Amino acid sequence: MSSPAISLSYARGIQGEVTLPGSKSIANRAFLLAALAEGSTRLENMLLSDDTARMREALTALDVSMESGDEATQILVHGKGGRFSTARAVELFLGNAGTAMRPLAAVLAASDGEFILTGEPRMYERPIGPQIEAMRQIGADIEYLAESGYPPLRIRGTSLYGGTITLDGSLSSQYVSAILMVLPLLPQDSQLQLTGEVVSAPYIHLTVAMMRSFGAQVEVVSDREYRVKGGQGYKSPGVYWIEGDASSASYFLAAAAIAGGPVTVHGVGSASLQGDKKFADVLAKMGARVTYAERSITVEKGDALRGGDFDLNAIPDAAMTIATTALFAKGATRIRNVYNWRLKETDRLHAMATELRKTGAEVVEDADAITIVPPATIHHGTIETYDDHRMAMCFSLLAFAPAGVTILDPACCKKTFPDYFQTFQSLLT
Ligand SMILES: O=C(O)C1=C[C@@H](OP(=O)(O)O)[C@@H](O)[C@H](O)C1
Ligand SMILES: C=C(OP(=O)(O)O)C(=O)O
Repeated sequence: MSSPAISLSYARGIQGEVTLPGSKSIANRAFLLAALAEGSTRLENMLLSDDTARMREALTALDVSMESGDEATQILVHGKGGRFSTARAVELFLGNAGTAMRPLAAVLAASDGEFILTGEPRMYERPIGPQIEAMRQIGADIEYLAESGYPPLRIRGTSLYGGTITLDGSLSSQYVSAILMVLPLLPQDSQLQLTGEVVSAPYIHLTVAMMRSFGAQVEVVSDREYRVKGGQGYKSPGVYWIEGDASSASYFLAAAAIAGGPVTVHGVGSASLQGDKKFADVLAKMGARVTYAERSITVEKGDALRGGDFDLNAIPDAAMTIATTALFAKGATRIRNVYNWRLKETDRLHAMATELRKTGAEVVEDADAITIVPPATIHHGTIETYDDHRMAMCFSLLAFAPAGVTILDPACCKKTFPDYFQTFQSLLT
């Protein structure tokens, strides 16, 4: 069922400070690595959202014990000290969380038991074939329960042998991250070789950094070759702090660039592991004034915003925010090399083009790119969100257009940021 629409009327400015909710990407990796580790880990600044709830429920069903601390965002995870093991078949519903489906498919293939991985209908349209093909090279027993190459999956856990794995990294970096995370659990050494143009590369670097924080060594031979020793397992770091979500930061930073600011986001900065911190560099190229500190970023309006031609393959999530920011810039903006937008919560290239046109913008949708020519005056639009949190959050920037905006089903942002609209509206002036 969809939530009531929200209408944002014209706001002249935005100003203030935002403490960001935890990063979805880091939170779900931290949950999984803590669950596999030897010892207990206190996760701090945990994101409480749909995607992390799906991972937490799955781990609980796998007999991982967890307790919330004094604050709901503190969770103590008692690690299993190795692979999961269940006597009965376990069915796990993973919603539309790519960061749960892909890593769990990898780790469960090396666990002991039988597992059925299900999700929302859209999850069954998001490919996982390249990951499964790669895992079959080392002995994984994984069956597609509906269409070949897509979830739902039946996994019969077994001892994977390690060795050389070849993986096509051109559709999703999540396949690479998922396979990397299972390798320290295998008895033998492994070598992962990537083929195709590797997309969303910073998420792979994030995975490697987090594996190291949980005590596993990974040798990065090149951007296409990784070596991992077998039999290492993971060790708890004791406490692990989850950075603020850099993709969630993008909406506030773009708003400041459009409407004045200054806005400071706390929880992400120059020291962050997340690639999406570089979103602010794109805003700077468009004319905004950006200041980085180690754990915060401040943006304010600089020169009038101007469009540009950007390859945003490395930051596909924050890239969506550039598409709506482009409506406020002078000249055209082209966002390139984002083919895999089509494989996410919705076909984002098509959804974005369709909804941007409602504002009067001239939009060209290519196979892997979008070009946006802003209208002289941005029209009011009633924006469909396609059950895609980022569609809802991106289009909130139209609060700075004189006619405002109406956003349908805004609650879909609970996938990663349940109180986004309250936070956003509290900063408007
Ligand atoms: O590994 C991750 O945490 C993610 C990787 C990216 O996906 P792709 O690698 O499929 O682009 C990103 O879009 C997603 O939101 C989170
Ligand atoms: C692509 C996204 O999600 P997922 O982790 O499900 O791939 C996203 O959050 O923009």
